[in-house]
Amino acid sequence: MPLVAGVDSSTQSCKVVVRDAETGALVRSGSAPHPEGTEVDPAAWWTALSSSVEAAGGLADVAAVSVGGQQHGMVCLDEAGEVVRPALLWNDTRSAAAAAALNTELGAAAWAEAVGLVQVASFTATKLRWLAEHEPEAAARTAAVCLPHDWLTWKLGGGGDLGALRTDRSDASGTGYYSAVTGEYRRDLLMRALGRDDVVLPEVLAPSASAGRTSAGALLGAGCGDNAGASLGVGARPGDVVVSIGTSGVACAVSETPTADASGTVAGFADATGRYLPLVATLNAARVLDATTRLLGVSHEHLSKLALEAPSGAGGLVLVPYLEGERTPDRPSARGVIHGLTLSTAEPAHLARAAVEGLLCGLADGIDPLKAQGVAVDRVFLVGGGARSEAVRRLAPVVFGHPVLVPEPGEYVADGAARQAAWALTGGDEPPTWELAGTETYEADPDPAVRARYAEVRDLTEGT
Ligand SMILES: Nc1ncnc2c1ncn2[C@@H]1O[C@H](COP(=O)(O)OP(=O)(O)O)[C@@H](O)[C@H]1O
Ligand SMILES: O=C(CO)[C@@H](O)[C@H](O)COP(=O)(O)O
Repeated sequence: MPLVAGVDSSTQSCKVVVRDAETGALVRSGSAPHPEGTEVDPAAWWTALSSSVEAAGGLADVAAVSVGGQQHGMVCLDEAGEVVRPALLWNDTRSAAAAAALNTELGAAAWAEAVGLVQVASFTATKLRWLAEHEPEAAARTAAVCLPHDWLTWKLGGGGDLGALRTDRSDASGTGYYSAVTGEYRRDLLMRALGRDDVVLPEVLAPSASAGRTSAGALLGAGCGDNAGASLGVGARPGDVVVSIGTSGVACAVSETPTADASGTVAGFADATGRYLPLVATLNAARVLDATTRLLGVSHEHLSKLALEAPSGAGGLVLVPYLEGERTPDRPSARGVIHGLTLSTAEPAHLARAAVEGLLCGLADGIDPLKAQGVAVDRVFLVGGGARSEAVRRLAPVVFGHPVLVPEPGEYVADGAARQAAWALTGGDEPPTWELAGTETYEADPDPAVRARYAEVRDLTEGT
Protein backbone atom coordinates (compact mmCIF):
# COMPACT_ATOMS: atom_id res chain seq x y z
CA MET A 1 0.00 0.00 0.00
CA PRO A 2 1.13 3.60 -0.57
CA LEU A 3 2.71 5.57 2.23
CA VAL A 4 1.49 8.95 3.45
CA ALA A 5 3.19 11.55 5.63
CA GLY A 6 1.81 13.93 8.24
CA VAL A 7 3.57 16.96 9.67
CA ASP A 8 2.98 18.81 12.94
CA SER A 9 4.73 22.17 12.83
CA SER A 10 3.95 23.01 16.45
CA THR A 11 5.14 25.71 18.81
CA GLN A 12 8.19 23.93 20.17
CA SER A 13 9.12 21.52 17.37
CA CYS A 14 8.35 19.94 14.02
CA LYS A 15 7.32 16.27 13.88
CA VAL A 16 6.87 14.06 10.84
CA VAL A 17 5.23 10.63 10.73
CA VAL A 18 5.14 8.28 7.74
CA ARG A 19 2.25 5.81 7.83
CA ASP A 20 0.68 3.12 5.69
CA ALA A 21 -2.23 4.83 3.91
CA GLU A 22 -4.60 1.89 4.31
CA THR A 23 -3.95 0.59 7.83
CA GLY A 24 -2.39 3.66 9.41
CA ALA A 25 0.54 1.56 10.68
CA LEU A 26 3.51 3.73 11.68
CA VAL A 27 6.45 3.15 9.34
CA ARG A 28 8.93 5.81 10.51
CA SER A 29 9.10 9.27 12.11
CA GLY A 30 11.39 12.20 12.87
CA SER A 31 11.43 15.53 14.67
CA ALA A 32 13.47 18.72 15.04
CA PRO A 33 13.22 21.66 17.47
CA HIS A 34 11.87 25.14 16.79
CA PRO A 35 13.48 28.28 18.21
CA GLU A 36 12.24 29.78 21.49
CA GLY A 37 10.12 32.90 21.51
CA THR A 38 6.73 34.17 20.44
CA GLU A 39 8.08 35.88 17.30
CA VAL A 40 9.71 33.48 14.85
CA ASP A 41 11.12 33.75 11.32
CA PRO A 42 9.13 31.20 9.27
CA ALA A 43 12.45 30.15 7.67
CA ALA A 44 13.15 28.35 10.98
CA TRP A 45 10.02 26.23 10.48
CA TRP A 46 11.21 25.30 7.00
CA THR A 47 14.64 24.33 8.34
CA ALA A 48 13.03 22.21 11.09
CA LEU A 49 10.65 20.61 8.57
CA SER A 50 13.57 19.70 6.30
CA SER A 51 15.52 18.23 9.25
CA SER A 52 12.56 16.24 10.56
CA VAL A 53 11.77 14.91 7.05
CA GLU A 54 15.39 13.80 6.79
CA ALA A 55 15.22 12.22 10.28
CA ALA A 56 12.07 10.40 9.10
CA GLY A 57 13.94 8.88 6.15
CA GLY A 58 12.77 11.34 3.50
CA LEU A 59 9.56 11.56 1.50
CA ALA A 60 10.74 10.01 -1.79
CA ASP A 61 8.45 6.96 -1.38
CA VAL A 62 5.49 8.92 0.01
CA ALA A 63 2.38 9.34 -2.15
CA ALA A 64 0.75 12.18 -0.21
CA VAL A 65 1.66 14.61 2.56
CA SER A 66 -0.35 17.03 4.70
CA VAL A 67 0.82 19.71 7.13
CA GLY A 68 -0.83 20.43 10.47
CA GLY A 69 0.45 23.41 12.41
CA GLN A 70 0.15 25.77 15.35
CA GLN A 71 -2.86 28.00 14.74
CA HIS A 72 -3.26 31.77 14.33
CA GLY A 73 0.41 32.74 13.65
CA MET A 74 0.57 35.86 11.43
CA VAL A 75 2.71 35.23 8.34
CA CYS A 76 2.89 38.31 6.08
CA LEU A 77 4.34 37.98 2.57
CA ASP A 78 5.31 40.72 0.10
CA GLU A 79 4.59 40.76 -3.65
CA ALA A 80 7.66 38.58 -4.29
CA GLY A 81 6.55 35.99 -1.72
CA GLU A 82 9.21 37.04 0.81
CA VAL A 83 8.34 37.14 4.51
CA VAL A 84 7.76 40.77 5.54
CA ARG A 85 8.66 40.35 9.25
CA PRO A 86 8.98 37.43 11.69
CA ALA A 87 5.65 35.73 12.40
CA LEU A 88 3.80 36.65 15.59
CA LEU A 89 2.70 33.40 17.20
CA TRP A 90 -0.57 32.47 18.91
CA ASN A 91 1.06 32.94 22.35
CA ASP A 92 2.36 36.45 21.64
CA THR A 93 0.24 38.79 23.75
CA ARG A 94 1.39 42.15 22.38
CA SER A 95 -1.90 42.51 20.48
CA ALA A 96 -4.04 42.38 23.67
CA ALA A 97 -4.93 46.09 23.38
CA ALA A 98 -5.78 45.60 19.69
CA ALA A 99 -8.10 42.72 20.66
CA ALA A 100 -9.83 44.87 23.27
CA ALA A 101 -10.24 47.70 20.74
CA LEU A 102 -11.71 45.41 18.07
CA ASN A 103 -14.19 44.01 20.60
CA THR A 104 -15.22 47.50 21.70
CA GLU A 105 -15.66 48.68 18.10
CA LEU A 106 -17.83 45.81 16.87
CA GLY A 107 -19.13 44.28 20.10
CA ALA A 108 -18.38 40.80 21.40
CA ALA A 109 -21.73 39.36 20.33
CA ALA A 110 -21.29 40.67 16.77
CA TRP A 111 -17.84 39.05 16.49
CA ALA A 112 -19.22 35.75 17.80
CA GLU A 113 -22.08 35.92 15.32
CA ALA A 114 -19.83 36.88 12.39
CA VAL A 115 -16.83 34.58 12.87
CA GLY A 116 -17.67 32.32 15.84
CA LEU A 117 -15.21 33.94 18.24
CA VAL A 118 -14.56 37.03 20.29
CA GLN A 119 -11.12 38.55 19.69
CA VAL A 120 -8.23 37.76 22.05
CA ALA A 121 -4.54 38.41 21.47
CA SER A 122 -4.02 34.92 20.06
CA PHE A 123 -6.09 35.45 16.92
CA THR A 124 -4.58 36.61 13.63
CA ALA A 125 -6.93 39.58 13.18
CA THR A 126 -5.62 41.23 16.35
CA LYS A 127 -2.02 40.74 15.20
CA LEU A 128 -2.88 42.47 11.92
CA ARG A 129 -4.37 45.39 13.83
CA TRP A 130 -1.18 45.56 15.91
CA LEU A 131 0.90 45.52 12.70
CA ALA A 132 -1.11 48.31 11.11
CA GLU A 133 -0.71 50.46 14.23
CA HIS A 134 2.90 49.72 15.16
CA GLU A 135 4.62 48.83 11.88
CA PRO A 136 2.63 50.65 9.17
CA GLU A 137 5.42 50.19 6.60
CA ALA A 138 5.36 46.41 7.08
CA ALA A 139 1.56 46.47 6.86
CA ALA A 140 1.74 48.47 3.61
CA ARG A 141 4.31 46.04 2.14
CA THR A 142 2.13 43.03 2.93
CA ALA A 143 0.64 41.49 -0.20
CA ALA A 144 -0.62 38.21 1.34
CA VAL A 145 -1.46 36.98 4.84
CA CYS A 146 -1.37 33.29 5.70
CA LEU A 147 -0.89 30.91 8.63
CA PRO A 148 2.06 28.65 9.52
CA HIS A 149 0.56 25.52 7.92
CA ASP A 150 -0.50 27.44 4.78
CA TRP A 151 3.01 28.79 4.33
CA LEU A 152 4.68 25.38 4.75
CA THR A 153 2.20 23.75 2.34
CA TRP A 154 2.89 26.51 -0.19
CA LYS A 155 6.67 26.03 0.23
CA LEU A 156 6.32 22.25 -0.22
CA GLY A 157 4.46 22.99 -3.44
CA GLY A 158 7.34 25.13 -4.69
CA GLY A 159 6.13 28.56 -3.48
CA GLY A 160 6.03 31.12 -6.28
CA ASP A 161 2.73 32.79 -7.07
CA LEU A 162 0.84 34.13 -4.03
CA GLY A 163 -2.34 32.91 -5.74
CA ALA A 164 -1.16 29.35 -5.06
CA LEU A 165 -1.58 29.79 -1.27
CA ARG A 166 -4.06 27.27 0.16
CA THR A 167 -5.56 26.67 3.60
CA ASP A 168 -8.43 24.67 5.11
CA ARG A 169 -11.54 25.47 7.17
CA SER A 170 -10.01 24.47 10.50
CA ASP A 171 -7.12 26.92 10.38
CA ALA A 172 -9.01 29.66 8.50
CA SER A 173 -11.60 29.60 11.31
CA GLY A 174 -8.90 30.75 13.76
CA THR A 175 -8.03 33.92 11.86
CA GLY A 176 -10.93 36.00 13.16
CA TYR A 177 -11.91 37.03 9.61
CA TYR A 178 -13.39 33.78 8.28
CA SER A 179 -16.82 32.30 8.99
CA ALA A 180 -16.82 28.52 9.32
CA VAL A 181 -20.61 28.62 8.99
CA THR A 182 -20.77 30.38 5.61
CA GLY A 183 -17.37 29.15 4.44
CA GLU A 184 -16.38 32.66 3.44
CA TYR A 185 -13.76 35.21 4.40
CA ARG A 186 -15.13 38.38 5.97
CA ARG A 187 -13.04 40.93 4.10
CA ASP A 188 -14.98 43.70 5.83
CA LEU A 189 -13.55 42.45 9.14
CA LEU A 190 -10.08 42.09 7.62
CA MET A 191 -10.45 45.73 6.60
CA ARG A 192 -11.39 46.61 10.18
CA ALA A 193 -8.33 44.80 11.52
CA LEU A 194 -5.64 45.70 8.96
CA GLY A 195 -7.13 48.80 7.40
CA ARG A 196 -6.85 47.05 4.01
CA ASP A 197 -8.84 44.30 2.34
CA ASP A 198 -6.80 43.98 -0.84
CA VAL A 199 -4.30 41.37 0.38
CA VAL A 200 -4.25 37.81 -0.97
CA LEU A 201 -5.76 35.27 1.42
CA PRO A 202 -5.25 31.53 0.88
CA GLU A 203 -8.02 29.70 -0.93
CA VAL A 204 -9.95 27.60 1.62
CA LEU A 205 -9.99 23.95 0.54
CA ALA A 206 -12.46 21.22 1.49
CA PRO A 207 -11.02 18.73 4.04
CA SER A 208 -10.10 16.02 1.52
CA ALA A 209 -9.09 18.35 -1.33
CA SER A 210 -5.59 18.61 -2.69
CA ALA A 211 -3.37 21.70 -2.47
CA GLY A 212 -1.20 20.59 -5.39
CA ARG A 213 1.94 18.45 -5.50
CA THR A 214 5.42 18.58 -4.02
CA SER A 215 8.38 18.92 -6.37
CA ALA A 216 8.85 15.14 -5.97
CA GLY A 217 5.27 14.57 -7.16
CA ALA A 218 3.54 13.68 -3.87
CA LEU A 219 -0.04 14.89 -3.49
CA LEU A 220 -0.38 17.77 -1.00
CA GLY A 221 -3.34 17.60 1.37
CA ALA A 222 -5.14 20.75 2.48
CA GLY A 223 -3.48 20.62 5.91
CA CYS A 224 -5.11 21.73 9.15
CA GLY A 225 -4.79 23.58 12.44
CA ASP A 226 -3.05 21.43 15.03
CA ASN A 227 -6.10 20.91 17.23
CA ALA A 228 -8.23 19.78 14.30
CA GLY A 229 -5.29 17.52 13.40
CA ALA A 230 -5.15 15.95 16.87
CA SER A 231 -8.91 15.37 16.82
CA LEU A 232 -8.61 13.61 13.46
CA GLY A 233 -5.55 11.74 14.73
CA VAL A 234 -7.43 10.15 17.64
CA GLY A 235 -10.53 9.63 15.48
CA ALA A 236 -12.68 11.89 17.67
CA ARG A 237 -16.41 11.89 16.92
CA PRO A 238 -19.30 13.93 18.36
CA GLY A 239 -19.40 13.22 22.12
CA ASP A 240 -15.59 13.19 22.42
CA VAL A 241 -13.59 15.95 24.07
CA VAL A 242 -9.90 16.07 23.18
CA VAL A 243 -7.68 17.63 25.83
CA SER A 244 -4.19 18.51 24.60
CA ILE A 245 -1.32 19.42 26.93
CA GLY A 246 1.29 20.97 24.67
CA THR A 247 2.64 24.50 24.92
CA SER A 248 -1.04 25.42 24.88
CA GLY A 249 -3.66 23.67 26.96
CA VAL A 250 -6.68 22.86 24.82
CA ALA A 251 -10.10 21.31 25.34
CA CYS A 252 -12.03 20.88 22.10
CA ALA A 253 -14.83 18.75 20.73
CA VAL A 254 -15.99 17.59 17.31
CA SER A 255 -19.51 18.91 16.84
CA GLU A 256 -22.17 18.75 14.12
CA THR A 257 -23.30 22.27 15.01
CA PRO A 258 -21.43 25.58 15.24
CA THR A 259 -21.12 27.65 18.41
CA ALA A 260 -21.17 31.43 18.87
CA ASP A 261 -20.13 32.12 22.46
CA ALA A 262 -20.42 35.86 23.06
CA SER A 263 -18.51 35.49 26.35
CA GLY A 264 -15.49 34.63 24.20
CA THR A 265 -14.48 31.58 26.23
CA VAL A 266 -15.34 29.01 23.56
CA ALA A 267 -13.94 29.71 20.10
CA GLY A 268 -16.17 28.37 17.33
CA PHE A 269 -13.55 26.79 15.07
CA ALA A 270 -14.08 24.24 12.29
CA ASP A 271 -12.64 20.72 12.40
CA ALA A 272 -10.80 18.82 9.66
CA THR A 273 -13.72 16.63 8.58
CA GLY A 274 -16.26 19.27 7.56
CA ARG A 275 -17.76 19.61 11.05
CA TYR A 276 -17.09 22.15 13.83
CA LEU A 277 -14.53 22.23 16.64
CA PRO A 278 -15.63 24.37 19.59
CA LEU A 279 -12.41 24.96 21.51
CA VAL A 280 -11.08 26.50 24.70
CA ALA A 281 -7.34 27.22 24.87
CA THR A 282 -4.98 28.31 27.61
CA LEU A 283 -1.51 29.78 27.19
CA ASN A 284 -0.03 27.68 29.99
CA ALA A 285 0.16 23.90 29.90
CA ALA A 286 3.21 21.60 29.48
CA ARG A 287 5.60 24.44 30.22
CA VAL A 288 4.09 24.76 33.70
CA LEU A 289 5.53 21.31 34.36
CA ASP A 290 8.80 22.28 32.65
CA ALA A 291 9.06 25.35 34.93
CA THR A 292 8.33 23.26 38.04
CA THR A 293 11.05 20.77 37.15
CA ARG A 294 13.45 23.73 37.00
CA LEU A 295 12.22 25.13 40.33
CA LEU A 296 12.70 21.78 42.02
CA GLY A 297 15.81 20.75 40.07
CA VAL A 298 14.26 17.40 39.08
CA SER A 299 13.41 15.45 35.91
CA HIS A 300 9.86 15.09 34.57
CA GLU A 301 9.76 11.51 35.85
CA HIS A 302 10.79 12.67 39.35
CA LEU A 303 8.29 15.53 39.29
CA SER A 304 5.54 13.05 38.50
CA LYS A 305 6.63 10.74 41.33
CA LEU A 306 6.71 13.65 43.80
CA ALA A 307 3.26 14.84 42.74
CA LEU A 308 1.79 11.40 43.36
CA GLU A 309 3.33 11.28 46.86
CA ALA A 310 1.54 14.44 48.09
CA PRO A 311 -2.08 14.43 49.33
CA SER A 312 -4.97 15.45 47.06
CA GLY A 313 -5.20 19.24 47.10
CA ALA A 314 -1.53 19.48 48.18
CA GLY A 315 -2.58 20.34 51.74
CA GLY A 316 -4.08 23.63 50.49
CA LEU A 317 -1.09 24.69 48.36
CA VAL A 318 -2.41 26.07 45.05
CA LEU A 319 -0.45 27.00 41.94
CA VAL A 320 -2.32 29.22 39.48
CA PRO A 321 -0.30 28.66 36.30
CA TYR A 322 -0.57 31.97 34.45
CA LEU A 323 3.17 32.02 33.71
CA GLU A 324 2.84 33.60 30.24
CA GLY A 325 -0.19 35.75 31.01
CA GLU A 326 -3.43 33.92 30.21
CA ARG A 327 -5.97 33.68 27.42
CA THR A 328 -8.69 31.68 29.25
CA PRO A 329 -9.60 33.54 31.35
CA ASP A 330 -8.61 36.53 29.20
CA ARG A 331 -5.89 38.01 31.41
CA PRO A 332 -2.95 38.67 29.07
CA SER A 333 -0.93 40.46 31.78
CA ALA A 334 -1.61 37.97 34.60
CA ARG A 335 1.23 36.23 36.40
CA GLY A 336 1.42 32.87 38.17
CA VAL A 337 0.68 32.54 41.86
CA ILE A 338 1.66 30.06 44.56
CA HIS A 339 -0.72 30.37 47.50
CA GLY A 340 -1.13 28.51 50.76
CA LEU A 341 2.48 28.06 51.86
CA THR A 342 2.82 26.75 55.40
CA LEU A 343 5.61 24.88 57.14
CA SER A 344 3.92 21.63 56.15
CA THR A 345 3.17 22.52 52.49
CA ALA A 346 6.64 23.97 51.82
CA GLU A 347 7.72 20.61 50.45
CA PRO A 348 8.85 19.57 46.94
CA ALA A 349 6.06 16.98 46.74
CA HIS A 350 3.38 19.55 47.60
CA LEU A 351 4.69 22.00 45.00
CA ALA A 352 4.83 19.24 42.38
CA ARG A 353 1.25 18.25 43.20
CA ALA A 354 0.07 21.88 43.12
CA ALA A 355 1.65 22.34 39.67
CA VAL A 356 -0.06 19.27 38.19
CA GLU A 357 -3.38 20.10 39.86
CA GLY A 358 -3.16 23.78 38.80
CA LEU A 359 -2.51 22.81 35.19
CA LEU A 360 -5.41 20.33 35.23
CA CYS A 361 -7.76 22.82 36.94
CA GLY A 362 -6.99 25.32 34.16
CA LEU A 363 -8.03 22.67 31.62
CA ALA A 364 -11.13 21.68 33.62
CA ASP A 365 -12.07 25.38 33.47
CA GLY A 366 -12.07 24.83 29.69
CA ILE A 367 -14.21 21.69 29.65
CA ASP A 368 -17.07 23.34 31.63
CA PRO A 369 -17.74 26.09 29.04
CA LEU A 370 -17.79 23.47 26.27
CA LYS A 371 -20.56 21.69 28.18
CA ALA A 372 -22.33 25.03 28.64
CA GLN A 373 -22.32 25.40 24.82
CA GLY A 374 -24.23 22.11 24.57
CA VAL A 375 -21.23 19.88 23.83
CA ALA A 376 -21.86 16.30 24.95
CA VAL A 377 -18.98 14.77 26.91
CA ASP A 378 -19.09 10.98 26.55
CA ARG A 379 -15.32 10.42 26.33
CA VAL A 380 -12.28 12.56 27.18
CA PHE A 381 -9.00 11.93 25.31
CA LEU A 382 -5.70 13.20 26.68
CA VAL A 383 -2.85 13.92 24.22
CA GLY A 384 0.22 16.17 23.86
CA GLY A 385 3.66 16.13 25.50
CA GLY A 386 2.23 16.69 29.01
CA ALA A 387 0.23 13.45 28.75
CA ARG A 388 3.58 11.62 29.03
CA SER A 389 3.51 12.48 32.76
CA GLU A 390 2.04 9.67 34.85
CA ALA A 391 0.88 12.16 37.49
CA VAL A 392 -1.03 14.10 34.82
CA ARG A 393 -2.67 10.91 33.54
CA ARG A 394 -3.63 9.70 37.01
CA LEU A 395 -4.83 13.04 38.40
CA ALA A 396 -6.76 14.13 35.27
CA PRO A 397 -9.85 12.00 36.13
CA VAL A 398 -9.73 13.29 39.75
CA VAL A 399 -9.85 16.91 38.59
CA PHE A 400 -12.02 16.53 35.46
CA GLY A 401 -14.59 14.26 37.11
CA HIS A 402 -14.49 12.03 33.99
CA PRO A 403 -12.52 8.90 33.09
CA VAL A 404 -9.72 9.81 30.69
CA LEU A 405 -8.62 7.87 27.60
CA VAL A 406 -4.89 8.11 26.92
CA PRO A 407 -3.70 6.75 23.58
CA GLU A 408 -0.13 5.43 23.59
CA PRO A 409 2.46 8.25 23.49
CA GLY A 410 2.62 9.59 19.96
CA GLU A 411 2.27 12.58 17.67
CA TYR A 412 -1.47 12.83 17.17
CA VAL A 413 -1.44 16.11 15.24
CA ALA A 414 1.00 14.65 12.71
CA ASP A 415 -1.11 11.47 12.66
CA GLY A 416 -4.23 13.50 11.88
CA ALA A 417 -2.38 15.25 9.06
CA ALA A 418 -1.22 11.85 7.73
CA ARG A 419 -4.80 10.62 7.83
CA GLN A 420 -5.88 13.72 5.93
CA ALA A 421 -3.18 12.99 3.33
CA ALA A 422 -4.55 9.43 2.99
CA TRP A 423 -8.04 10.89 2.56
CA ALA A 424 -6.82 13.23 -0.20
CA LEU A 425 -5.38 10.15 -1.87
CA THR A 426 -8.41 7.88 -1.62
CA GLY A 427 -11.26 10.39 -1.75
CA GLY A 428 -14.69 9.59 -0.28
CA ASP A 429 -16.98 11.34 2.18
CA GLU A 430 -15.10 10.44 5.37
CA PRO A 431 -11.40 9.93 6.19
CA PRO A 432 -10.08 6.35 6.12
CA THR A 433 -10.64 4.42 9.34
CA TRP A 434 -7.41 3.78 11.22
CA GLU A 435 -7.24 1.76 14.45
CA LEU A 436 -6.12 3.78 17.50
CA ALA A 437 -3.49 1.63 19.18
CA GLY A 438 -2.88 1.03 22.88
CA THR A 439 -5.46 3.35 24.47
CA GLU A 440 -5.50 3.12 28.27
CA THR A 441 -8.42 4.31 30.40
CA TYR A 442 -7.59 6.16 33.63
CA GLU A 443 -10.38 6.22 36.21
CA ALA A 444 -10.42 7.72 39.73
CA ASP A 445 -12.84 9.18 42.25
CA PRO A 446 -13.30 12.88 41.56
CA ASP A 447 -12.17 15.32 44.29
CA PRO A 448 -14.24 18.50 43.72
CA ALA A 449 -12.44 20.21 46.64
CA VAL A 450 -9.34 20.54 44.45
CA ARG A 451 -11.16 22.69 41.91
CA ALA A 452 -13.03 24.63 44.59
CA ARG A 453 -9.81 25.65 46.37
CA TYR A 454 -8.13 26.43 43.01
CA ALA A 455 -11.08 28.66 42.04
CA GLU A 456 -10.70 30.66 45.27
CA VAL A 457 -7.06 31.42 44.53
CA ARG A 458 -7.62 31.91 40.78
CA ASP A 459 -10.18 34.57 41.57
CA LEU A 460 -7.70 36.39 43.80
CA THR A 461 -5.68 36.99 40.59
CA GLU A 462 -8.62 38.71 38.87
CA GLY A 463 -7.67 42.06 37.38
CA THR A 464 -4.00 41.14 37.05
N1 LIG B 1 7.35 13.09 30.45
C1 LIG B 1 6.90 14.34 30.36
N2 LIG B 1 6.22 14.90 31.39
C2 LIG B 1 5.76 16.16 31.30
N3 LIG B 1 5.94 16.97 30.23
C3 LIG B 1 6.61 16.48 29.19
C4 LIG B 1 7.12 15.15 29.19
N4 LIG B 1 7.73 14.94 28.00
C5 LIG B 1 7.61 16.09 27.29
N5 LIG B 1 6.96 17.04 28.00
C6 LIG B 1 6.69 18.42 27.62
O1 LIG B 1 5.75 18.49 26.56
C7 LIG B 1 5.97 19.67 25.78
C8 LIG B 1 6.00 19.32 24.32
O2 LIG B 1 4.73 18.82 23.98
P1 LIG B 1 4.12 19.03 22.53
O3 LIG B 1 2.73 18.50 22.58
O4 LIG B 1 5.05 18.47 21.52
O5 LIG B 1 4.13 20.62 22.46
P2 LIG B 1 3.87 21.59 21.22
O6 LIG B 1 2.88 20.86 20.33
O7 LIG B 1 3.28 22.83 21.82
O8 LIG B 1 5.19 21.87 20.57
C9 LIG B 1 7.31 20.26 26.25
O9 LIG B 1 7.04 21.42 27.05
C10 LIG B 1 7.93 19.11 27.04
O10 LIG B 1 8.82 19.54 28.03
O1 LIG C 1 -3.77 28.79 19.87
C1 LIG C 1 -4.03 27.60 19.88
C2 LIG C 1 -5.41 27.13 19.63
O2 LIG C 1 -6.36 28.15 19.52
C3 LIG C 1 -2.94 26.63 20.15
O3 LIG C 1 -3.44 25.33 20.36
C4 LIG C 1 -1.93 26.62 19.05
O4 LIG C 1 -2.53 25.99 17.94
C5 LIG C 1 -0.61 25.99 19.47
O5 LIG C 1 -0.66 24.65 19.82
P1 LIG C 1 0.56 23.82 20.46
O6 LIG C 1 1.77 24.08 19.66
O7 LIG C 1 0.66 24.23 21.87
O8 LIG C 1 0.11 22.39 20.38
